[in-house]
Amino acid sequence: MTINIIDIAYTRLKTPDVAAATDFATRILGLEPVDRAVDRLSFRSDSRMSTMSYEIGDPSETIVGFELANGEDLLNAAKTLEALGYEVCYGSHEEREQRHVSEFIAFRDPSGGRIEFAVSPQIGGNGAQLSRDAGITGFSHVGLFSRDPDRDEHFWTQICNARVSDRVGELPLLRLSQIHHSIALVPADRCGIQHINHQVQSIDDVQRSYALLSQHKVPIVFGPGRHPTSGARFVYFEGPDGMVFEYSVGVREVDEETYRERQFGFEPKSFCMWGATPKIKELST
Ligand SMILES: O=C(O)c1cccc(O)c1O
Ligand SMILES: [Fe+2]
Repeated sequence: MTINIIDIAYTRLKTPDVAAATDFATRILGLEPVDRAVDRLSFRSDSRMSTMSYEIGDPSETIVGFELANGEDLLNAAKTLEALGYEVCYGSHEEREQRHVSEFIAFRDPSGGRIEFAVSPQIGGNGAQLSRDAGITGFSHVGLFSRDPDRDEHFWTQICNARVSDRVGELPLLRLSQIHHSIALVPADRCGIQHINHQVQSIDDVQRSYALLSQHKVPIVFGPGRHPTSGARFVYFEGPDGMVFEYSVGVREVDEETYRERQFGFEPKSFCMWGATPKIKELST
């Protein structure tokens, strides 16, 4: 039975320096801190109570959480994964509280990255109270490192319900809804999160953040530019422990009935139609 993912829900990051990462997530990225603790902190970027978090640990151990519709779908997902030989564990009470979800299961994707499927991410009555005027409207997609994009694409599109929107060389952009993509599979010799995308309200927010990031000497690793694939205008920058963050605006929505996947060449103009060149190893051609 196909695993029906509704949406991407959260990322959980680890860092040796929670204080520095918190400073970045609030003063630079602009997220709202929630559940402040000494060695652990959650953040929100939209109506959901936790869309990102930092805790003390090894930065290579990232987690991406996806939302499933209900407990029955979660149980079926666990059965499907176990039948395929995946090791599945259920989240404890404490872990569920940290994520603000009612239930979740955890397993490793075929490349070895930790993935969670969760039910009922809690919604806060008000939207996120951003820590600065970043214009963020919400957490939107991740890039996942993939040791074998063909194999991993099979997992996300055949075992789960993702659909290919576009491919840049061997890099597929996968959608879970009408939004052009929620997952990008980035060929690399490792696993886990390659980048975290937040949508912003307008191109002014992208430019304003570009200026602020430059003033704070945050490394800009791509852009400002425009993706021909999703149509989004973007800027990418580097956060703590080398994690890449992206702000973008204007990601296209696709019509499920009529949309056909497209193949782009693996070259700079497939990543940016304005002529910017990525300073990101895995996107360099
Ligand atoms: O938005 C996109 O199309 C896109 C393409 C390549 C890589 C990305 O991170 C993207 O967000
Ligand atoms: Fe992206």
